Amino acid sequence: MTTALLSVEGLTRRFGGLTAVNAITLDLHVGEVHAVIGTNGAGKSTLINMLSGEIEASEGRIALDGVDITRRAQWRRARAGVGRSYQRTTIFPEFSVHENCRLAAQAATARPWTVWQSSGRCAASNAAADAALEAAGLSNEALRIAGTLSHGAQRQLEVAMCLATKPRVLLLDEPLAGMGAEETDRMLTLLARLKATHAILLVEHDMDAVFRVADRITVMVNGTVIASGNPQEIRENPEVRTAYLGEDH
Ligand SMILES: Nc1ncnc2c1ncn2[C@@H]1O[C@H](COP(=O)(O)OP(=O)(O)OP(=O)(O)O)[C@@H](O)[C@H]1O
Repeated sequence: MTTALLSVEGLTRRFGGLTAVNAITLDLHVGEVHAVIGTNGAGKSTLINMLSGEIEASEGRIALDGVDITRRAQWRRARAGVGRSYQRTTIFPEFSVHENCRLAAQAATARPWTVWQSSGRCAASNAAADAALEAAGLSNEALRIAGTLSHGAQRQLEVAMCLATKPRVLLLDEPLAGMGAEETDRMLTLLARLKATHAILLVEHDMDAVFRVADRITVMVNGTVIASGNPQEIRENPEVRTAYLGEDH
């Protein structure tokens, strides 16, 4: 087993009297898709928001490459290699596919814009956008206006925008939401390819897809992890079957 790239220990988040995430411990490794599943309100988005730095943890520790990043601001984590996508599409629909990626790349650099240089000529951001589109399989759509892409391709573009920031960790919040079978297949192929060079956390409701693509699955119920293991172990876990998969075993 490789050393974990992102390591989470006892991570907890309280909202007033509600413990949305309760002492979660998990590791993300390059080469693995680690899916987090759970019913609505289980705490999956809160977990991702703490990892990306959008909200603060109440307790616990997050380490990237062994370095404690628990109290680091979101932009500093992003620069250190923690990238994320959102449940809702966050693209600029009136800009081209390439422009969306270039803007994402620029936002992640130390000096996104300089007053004397057109941002469009920022060579590094253009190169990052090209590479991200290539990795996400969208090179042929580079000049298309983003809002005219199919829903599935827009979700692919979001992953590309995330890749343009050159992350090592990908935190993906329901990237398959609203997708048809063909679009889902395409996204799963993409994730399977990206995991060779990234550590991926996948929050997803589509169970068929999760069991197809995940190397490890963590199951949350009411903020707490009730099981973690490979897909086979999770499928056979009686507590998971009762609490989550809806079977009375
Ligand atoms: N900002 C907030 N203030 C108060 N409570 C919150 C806040 N954000 C989330 N919660 C609560 O924390 C719990 C976990 O919510 P969260 O959105 O993380 O669940 P989830 O597993 O992502 O759900 P879903 O699958 O529906 O997206 C829920 O009870 C939710 O109402």
